[in-house]
Amino acid sequence: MNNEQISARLSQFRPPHWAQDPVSAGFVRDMSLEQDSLVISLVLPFVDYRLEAELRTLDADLCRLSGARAVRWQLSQDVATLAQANDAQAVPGVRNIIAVSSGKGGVGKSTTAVNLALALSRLGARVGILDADVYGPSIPMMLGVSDAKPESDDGKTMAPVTAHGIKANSIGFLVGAEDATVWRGPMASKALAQILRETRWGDLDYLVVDLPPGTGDIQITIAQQVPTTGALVITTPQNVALADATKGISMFQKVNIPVLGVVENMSYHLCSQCDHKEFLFGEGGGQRVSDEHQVPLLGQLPLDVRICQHMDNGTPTLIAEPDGALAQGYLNIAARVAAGLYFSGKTIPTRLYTRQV
Ligand SMILES: Nc1ncnc2c1ncn2[C@@H]1O[C@H](COP(=O)(O)OP(=O)(O)OP(=O)(O)O)[C@@H](O)[C@H]1O
Repeated sequence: MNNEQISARLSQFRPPHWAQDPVSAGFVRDMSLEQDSLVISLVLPFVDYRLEAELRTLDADLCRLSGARAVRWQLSQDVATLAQANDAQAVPGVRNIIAVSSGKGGVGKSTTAVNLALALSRLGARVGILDADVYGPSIPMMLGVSDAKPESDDGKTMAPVTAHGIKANSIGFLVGAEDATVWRGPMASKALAQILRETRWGDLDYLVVDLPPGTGDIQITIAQQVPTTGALVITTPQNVALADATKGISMFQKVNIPVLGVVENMSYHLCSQCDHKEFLFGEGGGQRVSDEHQVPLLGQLPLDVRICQHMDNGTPTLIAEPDGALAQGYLNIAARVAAGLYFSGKTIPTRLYTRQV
């Protein structure tokens, strides 16, 4: 078997959301011939979607080059810890923190944050979500655990609530959704920092933080108090929302938090009768904002009444229709976020960074 030829063929493989091929990125751990199979093991430092199906497109070439009759792909992942963007103290056990923001309320930020967290979990990551939206903590309701309470057995730390396989904590669990909305400024951000640090998250690959909507002081304070790795901006295609999304991108850039990209929510409506795509709020806005600020457009999600119903029922789309087209949209975004975080970041030693004290 000629390893060089196989490596050369493998290094021509690069999914569009990867910045490097698997050989030069160092993902290939082993290649060997076992009986008449070529066994290739890859260890990925982020989670991905449909990777095996994409790799299978190489099988015929690899068989020809190696003389094997089949290729056996052994794929595993060990999510890398990436340097955070600020000097906030690390959260024990937590490798990476993704802040989800929107310049404007009601654009579907929490819906996207919850489905993104569930998509990352479905792709094999250990995931948590922190509801930092003090103005309207909706995550307990969206995860179907409104009545849950994080337990504390030592009076100092609390166990997060587990729902649909992810760990969650929210100001809404602790004070009730109505009471949280009267919190303002320093009081809210102080309480959040406390919740972040007093929750026993355990080992997490990704913690998704759902920020309050807007681009004011409270968002900046929270983003800086949290050891954020990167941020996402959720927008709708309306001009007002896009103008606010621009403000959101600038806000993160000012405090040196990398913007992983923009997600356009409620981009279009797909007619359930005839499959006609209707751009209710205009077309191409998210792309324009991305181009202007040179950040990726990570995906476009349709306006679909099922998304709303799933959230209201406490069984988000990723759970209610795990294999449907809507879930695939979120899974694609999750893969882009995970790869984007990795390729734009700097890997640091996990054991040192996340050690539990
Ligand atoms: N793509 C979508 N299709 C249909 N309904 C949606 C979609 N995205 C969100 N929604 C619905 O829109 C409403 C607002 O969504 P959500 O609470 O996620 O917005 P938000 O931006 O987090 O709002 P807030 O300003 O409260 O933080 C919810 O009822 C949600 O179910």
